[in-house]
Amino acid sequence: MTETVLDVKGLTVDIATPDGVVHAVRGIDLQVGRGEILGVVGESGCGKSTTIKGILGLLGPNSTVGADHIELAGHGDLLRTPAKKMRHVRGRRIGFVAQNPFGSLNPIYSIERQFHELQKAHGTKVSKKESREIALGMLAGVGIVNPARVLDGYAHQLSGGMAQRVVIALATTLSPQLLIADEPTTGLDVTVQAQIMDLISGLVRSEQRSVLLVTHDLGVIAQYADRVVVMLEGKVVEHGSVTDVMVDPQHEYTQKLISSVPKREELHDVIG
Ligand SMILES: Nc1ncnc2c1ncn2[C@@H]1O[C@H](COP(=O)(O)OP(=O)(O)OP(=O)(O)O)[C@@H](O)[C@H]1O
Repeated sequence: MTETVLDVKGLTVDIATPDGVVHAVRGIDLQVGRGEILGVVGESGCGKSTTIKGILGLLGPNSTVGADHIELAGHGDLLRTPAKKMRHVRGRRIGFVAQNPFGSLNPIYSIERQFHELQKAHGTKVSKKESREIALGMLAGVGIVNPARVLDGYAHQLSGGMAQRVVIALATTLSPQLLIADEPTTGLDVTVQAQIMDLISGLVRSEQRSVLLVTHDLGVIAQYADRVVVMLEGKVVEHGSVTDVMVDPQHEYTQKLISSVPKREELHDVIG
């Protein structure tokens, strides 16, 4: 791997519930290198979302996050970063793309205002005019053909795919070195899914950004990720290059995951 952008060592998350403590994440390690996509795969409930929320400092007060470190290159240990500073890390250093784009967009602000508010929140001194110019460029960059019209509109006027493009544009406006994407294509049409993943991988290849991609879809991992981490019950059970893990899975759970893909031969087609 090239230079490490994110190095997570020994991450644990305990969640207090009325029925006792849930050990949602049980000591996981992962690294994301510059210019690569690290896929995190596993079945529902294995702790994927909790892992990334723990990294991003987005868990509620009933959760306890522990780790040896969550080191972000050029910044330091996220675990030891105060909550107020974490707000600046999110957006400026790490862009976050969630599963439901409409949950990320503000329904009552125009799209243009959301770009402007983002700049303001991070203390970037840009006029409304400059912010609009930047936003137009960002929207054009994510393949929106009529950016001015989208900027003047509201989230509810967008299709799911368009909304996710806008979220990706917002998430990358401040040039974060790392993008964390949690099931970014779930709920979108299959053709739109491919367009969104092409867009994300294009950002990685053309701009040397890094992506931590959470998905339950092995097909997406096979096609887009460079390396993969397989999670089961809050732990990493296997990790390696996508080719190695897909072609010669070592852990019984990974073998089961691969054999449950309906069109398994296509996995091998995409990884070559
Ligand atoms: N707020 C919470 N209260 C109680 N338990 C929780 C909470 N959040 C997560 N959990 C539990 O932690 C474990 C991991 O959940 P998590 O959502 O991280 O899994 P996931 O792999 O992202 O699943 P999915 O693919 O369905 O989103 C599960 O057992 C879940 O029930």
